[in-house]
Amino acid sequence: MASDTVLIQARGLVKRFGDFTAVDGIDVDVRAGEAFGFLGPNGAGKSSTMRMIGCVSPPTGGELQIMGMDPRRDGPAIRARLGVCPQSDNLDPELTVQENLTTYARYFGIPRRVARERAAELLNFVQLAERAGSRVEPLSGGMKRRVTIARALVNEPDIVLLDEPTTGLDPQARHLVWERLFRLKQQGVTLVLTTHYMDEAEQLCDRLVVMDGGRIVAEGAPRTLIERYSTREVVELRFAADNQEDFAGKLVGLGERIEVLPDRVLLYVGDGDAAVSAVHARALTPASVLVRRSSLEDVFLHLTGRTLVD
Ligand SMILES: Nc1ncnc2c1ncn2[C@@H]1O[C@H](COP(=O)(O)OP(=O)(O)OP(=O)(O)O)[C@@H](O)[C@H]1O
Repeated sequence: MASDTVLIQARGLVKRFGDFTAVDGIDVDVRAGEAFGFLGPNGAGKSSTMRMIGCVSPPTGGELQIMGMDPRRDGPAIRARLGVCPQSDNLDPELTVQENLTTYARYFGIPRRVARERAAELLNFVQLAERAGSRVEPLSGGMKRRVTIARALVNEPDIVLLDEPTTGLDPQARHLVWERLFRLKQQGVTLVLTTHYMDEAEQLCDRLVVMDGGRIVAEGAPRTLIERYSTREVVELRFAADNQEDFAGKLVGLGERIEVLPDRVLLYVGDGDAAVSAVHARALTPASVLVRRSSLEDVFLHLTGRTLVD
């Protein structure tokens, strides 16, 4: 359960690389016990933000406080209380699964016996107990990701940072990782994650920010954002033609908003079935019709004019 205690506070946070501004003055509050998401397309500045929070990349400007400490001054003390799951797995391929955890535990000064016990518990938690003695190298991508998550928990962190925890995994592996993250959240661990999977963000995150071009373009609970920036339902229409734009013109007046994508037209409405009847009443014959609930993808499209999935 989220409390009012703010664990991460950023004000006007900036990250520049030379002349290029990757993070352009963002304000963020992450509260204890919540799952907080940074959402956005590639290059939005999510990883750069995470790396500043993880105290591996110093802010260029603005204020950042983590558990009341300043990353510029208190990096080691902050890192001791963080668990980090970076975008690409950086496990030691030469070591076994268990050794990856126990070796990592040594950086935190955790006694050997405690480290072994904890490694066993955590491998159980990520459902890899039977692979404890295997070398990391032959494991599947999903298994490696779960080992990385287990390793991030070895120091019993107050905050776990996960940069794209499910990117590159097949749907089943993704589901397994996501399900474990739900468990962690239920245990009261504060999760901060980046993703461009809108469905996952919608289910897991208590609150999130949508980033684009280094800025925050919206902030709130997933449902609130959807209610604020979209309609209840969306009708997706595909027309058998190269140019969907021609058809979009014929839909004017049928919805609150129309978005034209290269391969389909989205009609934003309160009642999808009624809108489909109205489309047919105009003697339009789309090749396919899909009625669905609005999602964060629609919020993103509305705010940025672009889809999130490349
Ligand atoms: N070390 C660096 N030097 C120069 N430019 C960088 C560096 N790191 C990131 N950038 C640039 O900053 C921008 C934001 O990158 P960042 O990795 O934070 O985005 P992101 O939202 O995490 O996207 P992705 O999902 O691709 O990681 C990008 O244009 C990237 O090329």
